[in-house]
Amino acid sequence: MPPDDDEAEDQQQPQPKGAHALEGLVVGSYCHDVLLRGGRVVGETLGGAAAFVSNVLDAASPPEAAFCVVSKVGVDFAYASAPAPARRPALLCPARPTTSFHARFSDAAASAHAPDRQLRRVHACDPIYPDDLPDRPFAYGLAVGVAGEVLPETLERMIRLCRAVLVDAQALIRAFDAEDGGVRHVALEGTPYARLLQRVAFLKASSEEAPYVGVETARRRCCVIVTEGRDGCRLYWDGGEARVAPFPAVQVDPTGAGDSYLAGFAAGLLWGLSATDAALLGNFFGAAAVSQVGVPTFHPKMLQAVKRILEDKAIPRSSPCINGAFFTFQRSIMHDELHASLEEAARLMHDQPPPATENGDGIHSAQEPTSGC
Ligand SMILES: Nc1ncnc2c1ncn2[C@@H]1O[C@H](COP(=O)(O)OP(=O)(O)OP(=O)(O)O)[C@@H](O)[C@H]1O
Ligand SMILES: O[C@H]1[C@H](O)[C@@H](O)[C@H](O)[C@@H](O)[C@H]1O
Repeated sequence: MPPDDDEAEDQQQPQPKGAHALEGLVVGSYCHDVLLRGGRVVGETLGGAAAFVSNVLDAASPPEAAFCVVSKVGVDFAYASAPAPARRPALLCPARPTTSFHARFSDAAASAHAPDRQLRRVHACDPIYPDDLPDRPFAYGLAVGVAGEVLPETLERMIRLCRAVLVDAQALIRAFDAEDGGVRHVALEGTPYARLLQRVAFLKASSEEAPYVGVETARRRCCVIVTEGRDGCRLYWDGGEARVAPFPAVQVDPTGAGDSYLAGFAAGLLWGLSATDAALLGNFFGAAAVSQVGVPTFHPKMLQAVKRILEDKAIPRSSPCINGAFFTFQRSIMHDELHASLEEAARLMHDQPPPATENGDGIHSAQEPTSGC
């Protein structure tokens, strides 16, 4: 879609030369997630944004859009032998354990915006340093740390390497209790990341994180997306905002909804959708994530249907949405139709049992991960 001079919502992005047309750089670690309910372990799953994001980018990106993951794990990493989404190798840190979280769920029914779990970081692998990133340009970057591993200088390097950077606020505003690893949030404005916001394209926060991001200030620097659980999401940019409707889901595990949302959203941009239309794809994959424990498996028929819809609805990908200078934020005239078609596709998820995989159903035997991207 050509940039429209009259639209205040369009925004300039840095443009390193020579980036592969649609190659992405995902920065954030894999982790081990232990799910607890009533003091009992009810699941041990592959986690970390690297896993959830890879899963959705693999599933939903246009065929020509490659991506590379920079993630760190210890020798104890339990999923190295698993198929996608852990098949992208991580950098091995022999001296550190793999990052791990305990997620404690309450039995009480949570409201759409209430915290649905208490998170504790049990182990933390090494941070990801600027030198860990490949020294080449990328069309887009996703800064998706879960345990403080994306350092300010690493985000700055991503901004230099990538034409457009999308950031998950959880990578920037999490603080960890020195004694028990309990996760709390700090105000973004007081962090070294704040000065980088104006060079970021999209910042995604959950409704729990939004007060710490300061939406009204942040939206003047970049487009802010607030995800609202089963209520879908809202986009705020300088001069406009939009609400994007959710997709129905029976939630069994909320873990990874935000990661899956962000990857779906990025895939939507790659297909040439406006930000508000791309948010539909975010909501779609967020809903899919909460419907399964751990990293979700997508039914091939559902994915085929989604790709067909995107091929049909997306504008030609030579458009400068993610790989050029401008983003278009407004919903398109086919927004409601796109929602209806995706809702139809979502039903195929339940058409027949999804194929068996090793994902998300327990910790697998440890194998040594290899080098990075
Ligand atoms: N129960 C649900 N029903 C339908 N869609 C959901 C549900 N929960 C989440 N989603 C989708 O996933 C998106 C992200 O969810 P949410 O706002 O809970 O993120 P989050 O708190 O960052 O998730 P997490 O930290 O667990 O990864 C929502 O915007 C919505 O599109
Ligand atoms: O695996 C999950 C997931 O990546 C979530 O997005 C993050 O909030 C959790 O910390 C992590 O344990």
